Amino acid sequence: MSMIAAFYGGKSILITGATGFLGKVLMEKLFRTSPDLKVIYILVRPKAGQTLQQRVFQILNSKLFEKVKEVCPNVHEKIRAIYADLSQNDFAISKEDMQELLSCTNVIFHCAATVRFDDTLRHAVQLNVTATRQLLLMASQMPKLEAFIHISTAYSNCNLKHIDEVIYPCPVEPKKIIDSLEWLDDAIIEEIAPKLIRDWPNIYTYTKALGEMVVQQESRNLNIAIIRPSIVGATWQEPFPGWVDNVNGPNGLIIAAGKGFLRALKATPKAVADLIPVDTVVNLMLAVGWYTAVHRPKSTLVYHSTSGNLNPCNWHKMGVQVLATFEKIPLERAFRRPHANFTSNNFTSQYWNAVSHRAPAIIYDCYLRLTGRKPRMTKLMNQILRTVSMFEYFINRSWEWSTYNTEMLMSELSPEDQRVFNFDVRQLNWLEYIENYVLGVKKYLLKEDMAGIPEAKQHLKRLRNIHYLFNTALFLIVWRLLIARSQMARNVWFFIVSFCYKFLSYFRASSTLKV
Ligand SMILES: CCCCCCCCCCCCCCCC(=O)SCCNC(=O)CCNC(=O)[C@H](O)C(C)(C)COP(=O)(O)OP(=O)(O)OC[C@H]1O[C@@H](n2cnc3c(N)ncnc32)[C@H](O)[C@@H]1OP(=O)(O)O
Ligand SMILES: NC(=O)C1=CN([C@@H]2O[C@H](COP(=O)(O)OP(=O)(O)OC[C@H]3O[C@@H](n4cnc5c(N)ncnc54)[C@H](OP(=O)(O)O)[C@@H]3O)[C@@H](O)[C@H]2O)C=CC1
Repeated sequence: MSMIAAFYGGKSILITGATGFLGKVLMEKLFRTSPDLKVIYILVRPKAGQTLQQRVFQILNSKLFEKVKEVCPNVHEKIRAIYADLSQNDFAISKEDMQELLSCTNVIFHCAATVRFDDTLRHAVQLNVTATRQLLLMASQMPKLEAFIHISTAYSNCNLKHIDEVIYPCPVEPKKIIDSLEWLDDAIIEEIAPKLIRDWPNIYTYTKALGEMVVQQESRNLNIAIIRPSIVGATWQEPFPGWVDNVNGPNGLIIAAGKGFLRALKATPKAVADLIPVDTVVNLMLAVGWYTAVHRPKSTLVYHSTSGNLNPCNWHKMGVQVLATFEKIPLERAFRRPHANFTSNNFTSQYWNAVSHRAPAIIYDCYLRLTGRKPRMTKLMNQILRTVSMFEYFINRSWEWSTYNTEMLMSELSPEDQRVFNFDVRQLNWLEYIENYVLGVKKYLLKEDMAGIPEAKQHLKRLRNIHYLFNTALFLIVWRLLIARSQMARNVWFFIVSFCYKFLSYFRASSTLKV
């Protein structure tokens, strides 16, 4: 019998960010392994014209939840969506809902955040710092609360090279920043933001570091733990391999590579690609929730959910496997054949951007204009290159994350729990994982039918022929221009032609002699 699964039985669990990538996988696993849990409260806001109920309905009826429905047929009754906007005071939760949350919650998983790298400082602080403080305040009024699990990121201290499982202080106190945002206007905030974030690469990682400090300062006598995942990728094993549902992190770039938009990347091939499957993170979260509630560690423990120091993979290996998978299982209607040049050199990267990205986009837009259609490729290419530039910091560096607490927890689990809540990333086979990941992007994110693979392969063949034709035509044009303008080019041309002629004559003469 799994002790962790039994622990969540009969519990009321509060999840923020349950509609996000991590939150959905967390709910799925909870319902599947502890179908006798009492209720999962989720704090949700209406979005994209959908009510809370419509959002929940959509999640529960997705492929991700197919297995849940078998083991927990009344899952609809066990999920309670509460209207909340985490950027508002008191989260805009009604009095009755708040009362219920305060009196019933046993465990909190705080996943909600803005993960945009370029969010405004005001919004990122509101969500990643102030909302965390507000939730801690709520938690302190929950008499039945047993554990509060805060999800941060392994990159919250990416200004350091070696990162331990401890909370590092930030140069400016979070409280001072929260207070000053109340009276400063937006223009001034954006002006001081670069000075505040100093050597952090973006507002996201900086505000996640502030969020951790808030957890440390406002923990009171709560049982708290912090989990720091690195780059969260598609599912490894559960509920099935390769599930993914947004374009964040590597997902968007995998699509861009598969569609042939992105053919070169400023990345250090040997730098560690610290990906961690989302189901591994979720298993660790549930194990940490159990351990924090049952063993009540004296201080707030930090757990790294990373792969680099236990089972490293680098960007070169990842890139090669992504492309190898696209050879076998291409995406439909690719713009160009998938290809990836990794370079860490600035000049080469600029060159590839001009030749391999911007030029084809401009040529294609000219073609669209000439055929009376609206040009769109340059805009899309600019968007992709902007995203890539934001990721460059992360794909050109390696970090060392210590994992003492994570390994300690692994050793505390019973063999059954180690199996059901497996977060031992040493068992991961990268080549198999990346192949399933790419397949998952095609199936679950792009919703492409596997029956379309022969046609997609045919399309790639056509693209290859167009590529050869284009290159030959370009070569001939350039050469013709050179010959017309330069004596030296003419001399080279005549030398090559006479050399070929002599070679052919010799070849013909020697074959006549043999006869
Ligand atoms: C060959 C092998 C490759 C391997 C390649 C590995 C890469 C390895 C990355 C490491 C990454 C480390 C990450 C640290 C780990 C965390 O802790 S962070 C958690 C992950 N967070 C993120 O990934 C957030 C990053 N994204 C952003 O900050 C914003 O989306 C961006 C990049 C600033 C773009 O902002 P924007 O220009 O305002 O665009 P946005 O409105 O978001 O979207 C515009 C359009 O672009 C699309 N789009 C948005 N993002 C993307 C994207 N990433 N890609 C494509 N399309 C996108 C949207 O779907 C949207 O489409 P439409 O709806 O218009 O059709
Ligand atoms: N993905 C990754 O690679 C990594 C993620 N993390 C951390 O994991 C956690 C989850 O990330 P992930 O699932 O990928 O992110 P997502 O962007 O997929 O999910 C974010 C969640 O937060 C919710 N949210 C955002 N703003 C509000 C708001 N104002 N009110 C209520 N809810 C809000 C979103 O709700 P809605 O659906 O309404 O937008 C969504 O449910 C975050 O804390 C992130 O920092 C850490 C390392 C890596």
